[in-house]
Amino acid sequence: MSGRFITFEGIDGAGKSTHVESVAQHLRQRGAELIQTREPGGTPLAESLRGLFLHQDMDGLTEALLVFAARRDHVQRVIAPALAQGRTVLCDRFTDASFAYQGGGRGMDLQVLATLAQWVQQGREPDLTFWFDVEPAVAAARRAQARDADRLEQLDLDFFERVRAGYQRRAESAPGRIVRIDAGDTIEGVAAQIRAELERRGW
Ligand SMILES: Nc1ncnc2c1ncn2[C@@H]1O[C@H](COP(=O)(O)OP(=O)(O)O)[C@@H](O)[C@H]1O
Ligand SMILES: Cc1cn([C@H]2C[C@H](O)[C@@H](COP(=O)(O)OP(=O)(O)O)O2)c(=O)[nH]c1=O
Repeated sequence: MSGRFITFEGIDGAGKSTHVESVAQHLRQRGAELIQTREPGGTPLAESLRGLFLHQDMDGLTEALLVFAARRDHVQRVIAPALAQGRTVLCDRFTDASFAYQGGGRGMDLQVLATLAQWVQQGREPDLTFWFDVEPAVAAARRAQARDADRLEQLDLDFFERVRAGYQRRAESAPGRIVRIDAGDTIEGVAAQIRAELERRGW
C-alpha cells in the first residue's frame, strides 16, 4: 500500500516548520514509518540548487525552472521510492509553493506551472496539505524575531499579499486536499487545529 504524502505550506514565517516535528511524532506514535523532507531540497543536488535559489538574483521563470528541477530530483530519488515502500512523507513545501510564489508572487503563467508540475510529478500529488494562512504583516514580524531574511523574505508585503492570494486560489482548487490552518492563532491553537484534522481523517 502506498504511503501517505503530507505537505506544509504558507508564507515565510507562518509557522510551518514549528509544527512539522509534532505531526511526525503524532504519526510515529500511531505506527507510521515516515521521512521528513523539504523543498527546495531533500537530495544533495536539490539542496545545492536551494542554495542558488535562495541567494542568487533571478526572475520568476528562472525561479520556477530551478525549483522544478530540484523537485524532479527530489521526487525521483526520495519521495516516490518512500511512498512506494508504504512510508509516510512529510514535506515542508511542495508544488503549491510554486503556484503561490512564482504564480501569485511573480505573476507567472499558471498553465506553464501546471505543465512543469505534470512533467515533474507525473500525476503524483500530496494526500493532505496543511496551508498555514496568516496576515503577511504578522508573518513578517515573526520572521524578524527569528532569523535573517533570505532573497525572497526581503521582498515587500505586497509580494506576500500576492503569495497569500496564490495559496488561497490553490486551496479553492483543491478543497479535499488543502486544509486551511488559521496560523494567526497561538502555537497551541495551531497545533490543536492540526491534530483535529489528523483525527478527523483517522490518522
Ligand atoms: N502561532 C505562532 N504564534 C507566534 N509565533 C509563532 C507561531 N508559530 C511560529 N511562530 C514563531 O515564528 C517564527 C517563524 O516560525 P517558522 O515555523 O520558522 O515559520 P515558517 O517555517 O512558516 O517560515 C519562529 O520564531 C516561531 O517560533
Ligand atoms: C518550494 C518552493 C519554495 N519557494 C520559496 C519559498 C521560501 O521563500 C523559500 C524556501 O524557504 P523556506 O521553506 O521558508 O525555508 P526556511 O524556513 O529555511 O526559510 O523558497 C518558492 O518560491 N517556490 C517553491 O516552489
